[in-house]
Order: sequence, then C-alpha cells, then structure tokens
Amino acid sequence: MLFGTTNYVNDHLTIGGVPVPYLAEKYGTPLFIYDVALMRQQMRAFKEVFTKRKLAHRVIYASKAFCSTAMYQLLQQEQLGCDVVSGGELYAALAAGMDPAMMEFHGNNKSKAELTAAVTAGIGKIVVDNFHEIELLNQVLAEQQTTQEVLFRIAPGVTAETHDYILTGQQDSKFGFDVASGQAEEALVQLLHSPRIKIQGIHFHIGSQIFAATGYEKALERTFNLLTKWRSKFGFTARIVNIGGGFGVRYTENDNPNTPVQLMTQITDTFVQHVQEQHYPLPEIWIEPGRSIVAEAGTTVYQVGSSKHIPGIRQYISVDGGMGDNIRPALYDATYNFVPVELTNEHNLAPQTIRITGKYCESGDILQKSITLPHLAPGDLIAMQSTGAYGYSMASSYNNNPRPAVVFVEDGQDHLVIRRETYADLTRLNIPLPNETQSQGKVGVTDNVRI
Ligand SMILES: Cc1ncc(COP(=O)(O)O)c(C=O)c1O
Ligand SMILES: N[C@@H](CCCC[NH3+])C(=O)O
Repeated sequence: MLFGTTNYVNDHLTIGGVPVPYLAEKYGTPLFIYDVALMRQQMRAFKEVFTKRKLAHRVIYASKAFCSTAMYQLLQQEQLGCDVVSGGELYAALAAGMDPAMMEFHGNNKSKAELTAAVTAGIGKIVVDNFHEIELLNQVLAEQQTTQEVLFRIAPGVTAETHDYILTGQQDSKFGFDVASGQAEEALVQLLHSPRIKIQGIHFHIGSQIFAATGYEKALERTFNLLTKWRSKFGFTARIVNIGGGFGVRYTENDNPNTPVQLMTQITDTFVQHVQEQHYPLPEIWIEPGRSIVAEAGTTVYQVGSSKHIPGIRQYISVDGGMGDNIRPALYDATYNFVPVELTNEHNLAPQTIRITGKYCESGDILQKSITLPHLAPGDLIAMQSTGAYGYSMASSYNNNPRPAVVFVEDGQDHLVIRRETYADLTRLNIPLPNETQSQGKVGVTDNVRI
C-alpha cells in the first residue's frame, strides 16, 4: 500500500523523489514527511467534482487535521479556504497570510474574545453553533458596530458509521442546533431577528472517517426538507449549504473506501437531485475536508530501538516516538500500516509478528498491536503510513519528549516546515518560584537542536 509519490527506489523508500533515509539523517526521527504533490492532487480533485458540474462551490480545508504556515501557504496556492476552531488556529491562519474572507470559524464554545478577534479580522463566515453564541455574537457586533455573515450548524440526527468519538451529526451531540426538538428552527428565528447577523446558509458535519454516502444523503434529505419548509414559512433561502467534511481514507489494507472524490461525487449527485426535486434555488455547495486532504500524504518515520521477546506471548519492538506524536491508536484504537524504509538483506529473513510500541511511560503507548513485518533490528528505520491527519496536530510533549519535525517534499526537494521541538522549548513557559536560587546547567544536559 504505497500512496502518491511514495515508492521504493534502489531499495530505499522515497517520497516526493527524496529518499527517506536521507531525510531521517538530515532531520532526525521521529519525522513527519508530507507528500505535497498528493495533497495538491486531493485538493484539485475535490474542486473538479464541482467544476465539472458547473456548481458554485467552496472547498474549505479543516485546519485541525494539520496546520502550519506552509500548509496555509499551500492552501493559498491551490485557492482553498480554511476553517478554524480556535483563536489559535485563527491567529496562525492569518499570520500565514490566509485571506480572512476565505475562512470560517467553527466551535461549540467560542469565547467572546475569539468571536471579537474573528469579527475584527473580517472573517468570511462564523458558523453559529448554539444559542449562547448568538447572544455573544450579537454583543460583539453591537460593540464593533458592524455586521457579520454566518452559517448556522444543525445536528441533523444522523448516525454515521464511524468511531463514537468522532460522530457529530447524531441528535445526542454537543455540536449544532438539534433539528428534532425544534431548536434549529428556533435558532433560525433568532438569527433572522438579529439585524447585525446576515445569515447566508446552513451547515452540518456528521462525523469523520466515513466511507459510505448514506449518512450524507440522509442529512441532505433532512436539510432540504427543512430548507423548503423554512422558505415558505419564513421566506428564508439558504445561499450556501455546507455539508462538512469527514470523507474516509485508507489507513490499512482493510480500508477499502470509495476514494473521497468518488464519495463526494455521489453526495453531489444527491445534492443536485434534492435541489431539482424541491425546486430550491441552487445554493452553493461547500465542503470541509481535513483528513482526506492530508492523511495519506503523511508518513511518520521512526527509528527502532529496544525489543523484548516474551516466549509464547509476543515480540515487542519499541520506536523512538509513540503516543506523543500519534495519539490515535491509544485514543480510538486506530490501526495503521507500517513499511520498512530500506529493503536490505535482512528483508529476506523470516518475517516477524510484532507489537510496535512507543517510548512513552504508558502501557497503552502502542502504535500497532500486531503486525507482521520483515525482521527489524535496532537502528532500522520504519515508516508508519497515512499519519498526515490528526497526528502532528494532536501531538503532545508528554514525558517532555519534544514534538517531531515536519518536512514537506515535492519534486526532489525537501523543506523543513516545522522544526523539531527542543528541550529549551519544553521549559520556555516555566516560571521559577520567587526567592529560589535556580540551579542552572548542573546536570549538564545539552539541548537537542540538530538543525
Ligand atoms: C465542523 C467540521 N468540519 C470539518 C471537519 C473535518 O473532518 P475530516 O477531517 O474528517 O474531513 C471536522 C472534523 O471532524 C469538523 O468538526
Ligand atoms: N481527531 C479525530 C477526528 C476529529 C475530527 C474533529 N471533529 C481523528 O483523529 O480521527
């Protein structure tokens, strides 16, 4: 299972035309490597689904999947918008030069300060999530003496097939206005009566890592039924229907989804069908893919360290990263595929069934419960595939392990886009107690800056 530009050249795993052993040597491990051509390909493919059908659309990348200055630059090159879900993401996107008009602000508990920052920045749309937010936003707009375009998020009451923790469109959800109990309609009434709020359309997001179109189709049916009702009841016409993200990707050979683009094509057909059947003025279709743009483009390279054989039980192999750079296996029981970085002679040794664990002080720090791979020895490099989404973005410096570096590769060139955290970075927020003499450098630990 090799994605995009990843392949073996002279027995070395190569991404974007750059040999992975060279990258590991240059930047150290663990290392996130992103195949930029594959990210561009995904971005363009989504847009093409709509341009082929001549549908007004917007592809909005969900920053939470992975964001960095370089990622925001790439979005600008490919003319995508982005969503942000915090003041921090807003800050980072603006600092990287994103056009605020191409941005949306999401979240179930946006603070007044965050809303003020978004409005002041001239953000394109705020996706209003709850009644408290309507109140806060009205206050902010009155203080700023301005108006704001919004979408409002409904919980359509659809349960998609995915992990419970990443379901969002069911009735019992913390996100959005519940349709079934009438909250969505009440929210629309409040928004229509808020003179500074300019309501442009509706939003739903049913969850993440979804392979089947069924959930989206049900949600679209409910949405268009509501929209048609609200059109005759309130004279409200949605100019935009945003169907969120959530399109599933391949983590292992067992995932055999439609490609995100095939899924999108099917959903778009349903969208058009509802518009036609209900004689609804054709709204713009907006989508918010995160994972499907970056997941398969990302590879994490680790170096193998210790191993432990428990006769009759299992073989453990530990690598130099783990739950700090990828919490998904521990959090969601997510499974991944691993491939060797170098197809050396040892490759021909009998394959081993191993458990791959990280270096964190937790028994649950398991990257892969059981996998059969060519024999691995200390010092070998190993690549974990499809780690581009919710890997680095959910990374922590638990156990004071520095977060890895991130490198973009394309056309034989490598660009460091996030440097490895240093030991000094890890303590830079610490403030000593007053009147204590700081012991400095006693233990003689040097910083780990390599570059
Ligand atoms: C509102 C919203 N939009 C988009 C996304 C992106 O989802 P995904 O990365 O699965 O495409 C999420 C995350 O689930 C989300 O909450
Ligand atoms: N972090 C999740 C997805 C959450 C989506 C955000 N609403 C994952 O790794 O699968």
